[in-house]
Amino acid sequence: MAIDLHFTKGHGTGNDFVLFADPDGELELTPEQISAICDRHFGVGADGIIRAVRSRNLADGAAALAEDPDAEWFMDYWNSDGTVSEMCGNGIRVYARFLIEQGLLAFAEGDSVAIGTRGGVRDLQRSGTGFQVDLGRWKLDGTEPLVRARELSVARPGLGINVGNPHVVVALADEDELAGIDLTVVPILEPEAPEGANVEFVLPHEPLVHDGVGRIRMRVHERGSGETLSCGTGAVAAALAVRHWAGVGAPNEWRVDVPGGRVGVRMFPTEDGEHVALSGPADLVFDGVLGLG
Ligand SMILES: N[C@@H](CCC[C@H](N)C(=O)O)C(=O)O
Repeated sequence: MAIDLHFTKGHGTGNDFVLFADPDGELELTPEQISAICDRHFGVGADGIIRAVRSRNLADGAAALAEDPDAEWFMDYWNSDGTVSEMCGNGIRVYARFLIEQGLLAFAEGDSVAIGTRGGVRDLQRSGTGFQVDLGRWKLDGTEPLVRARELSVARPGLGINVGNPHVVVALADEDELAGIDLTVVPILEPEAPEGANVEFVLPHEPLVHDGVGRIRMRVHERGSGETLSCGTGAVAAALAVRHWAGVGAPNEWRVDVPGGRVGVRMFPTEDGEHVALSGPADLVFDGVLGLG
């Protein structure tokens, strides 16, 4: 049966998504439809797709509601190759903006809103013109794979970090390396990450810390999407890795510059251990209708 898919295109620092509302969970796209919609030549073009579905109407939503009964909405996130991910840091801010615009979520200044994801329930707050999301507890995943990327002279040690989804962070030596790596080709990890990984290549600003804020630049190759202009969870992993390498006295506030703009990262203590939060813009660009055969 042919259907019309009413969608909105949005982005967070250039990490772009096709979003659509399916509150009752009636429209599950196939991986083939997802990659066709995300195709930049033959489709709308996007790094991923986000379906807005009520947690109670999705199998994966049960765990979210068990964790927090207030998590009415679930972010059903798909990479552009049709694979799912547990979490998307830029996507969840754009998702909040989309729910508000659609009249599906009331979100007053000062409110905290719980959103279900496959990586757990995440709390959002408004922050300036954008949003801040608490990504919860993070962890070093215990891996330090060697990373090879095209145009990077030698393999470099990476640091595995999980912030709901898996990342490997690699430190670069200089501007030429940052500009020169070819991320049209998937970086090779040795040993391979069993679930795959998003790989961030980072370079500190000079000086690293200014006015108590750590400052880094980053490019990323995303699992399931290729090189993107930004990755929110990747920025968080990169800031955590650089703080880890910098050692005692390194700051808990970070500014991460990505090809598509700038996001903020903040680490803070809570009763259940250290949490990490991401802040940044969320923009909706246009609406459209797609005929799905
Ligand atoms: N761009 C996202 C991350 C999207 C998911 C990622 N590609 C994965 O497979 O884990 C972000 O902003 O965090």
